[in-house]
Amino acid sequence: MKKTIGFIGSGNMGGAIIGGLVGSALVAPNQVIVSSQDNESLKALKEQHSIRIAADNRQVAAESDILFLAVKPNIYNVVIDEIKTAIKENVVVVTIAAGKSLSDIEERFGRKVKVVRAMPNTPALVGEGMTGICANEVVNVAELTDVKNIFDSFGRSEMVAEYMMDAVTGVSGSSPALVFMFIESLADGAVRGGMPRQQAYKFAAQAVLGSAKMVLETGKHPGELKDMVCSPGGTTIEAVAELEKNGFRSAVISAVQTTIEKSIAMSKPKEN
Ligand SMILES: NC(=O)C1=CN([C@@H]2O[C@H](COP(=O)(O)OP(=O)(O)OC[C@H]3O[C@@H](n4cnc5c(N)ncnc54)[C@H](O)[C@@H]3O)[C@@H](O)[C@H]2O)C=CC1
Ligand SMILES: O=C(O)[C@@H]1CCC=N1
Repeated sequence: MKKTIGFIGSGNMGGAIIGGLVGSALVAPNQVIVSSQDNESLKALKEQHSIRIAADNRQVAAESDILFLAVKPNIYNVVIDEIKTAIKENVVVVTIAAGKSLSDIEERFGRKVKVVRAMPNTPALVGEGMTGICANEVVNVAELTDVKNIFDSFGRSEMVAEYMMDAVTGVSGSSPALVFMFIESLADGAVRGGMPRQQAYKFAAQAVLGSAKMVLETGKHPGELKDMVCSPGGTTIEAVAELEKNGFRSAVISAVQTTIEKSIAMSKPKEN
């Protein structure tokens, strides 16, 4: 891809996308330009990936063909106000913020800019991201393909209708935090059984990785895969019964529901 890819914001998600993108070799490091308020993270990204650091947000806006807004949702209005007179005529703006709609972004720019709304996740950093994507009607197929290729370069992505973006936030944007809690809990269980902690994280994480791959690669229902582990009268069914007693699935469904509700609440107009 010949385009310049800009990032405003170099935190957890901006940094993960930059790391994944440069690691994929879809673009050369000098095609990536970044600005942020955090000089330490900028310095670290430059050292690690040889990307370019801009003097300010307006320089990134002026040079980018595809411009990622990777700041917190409550900073969006300030940043858009700052850059709206600096962007290229045909720039594709990519918003990754929870609860920011395509129309929120268009309205703040004050004109029908090309906007792609995406909800990625931090596993982008290790090439295993999952991203839901939608776009407004002025983004053409070639532009959308370029943006999708960026997200595909560090994992998988799927086009979704915009109304599904809150559910995407729950099931993949936020869910790595829940999975990390699950891995931590599995490891705590193993530590309780006498295993050294670092070794326990390795066993727990590999079990989760392998289980996820089985879902993706066998196409089997997760319940069927669960049944394959549960020997009659064996160890696993004891753990299944314990989790059911403690409302495990209900707790997870409610947790995802709360992220969806929060994402919807964040979409309500607020001034800042
Ligand atoms: N962290 C995650 O797992 C995910 C985050 N997101 C979205 O990504 C966006 C960023 O989130 P995080 O990376 O987690 O936040 P973060 O707090 O780690 O990073 C925010 C970045 O914005 C920079 N910044 C703050 N004010 C600025 C300004 N005025 N101009 C330029 N840069 C400025 C900060 O220096 C920092 O580099 C949010 O909108 C969030 O909803 C989406 C999916 C997953
Ligand atoms: O917690 C958040 O608001 C962001 C969006 C999805 C993951 N992190």
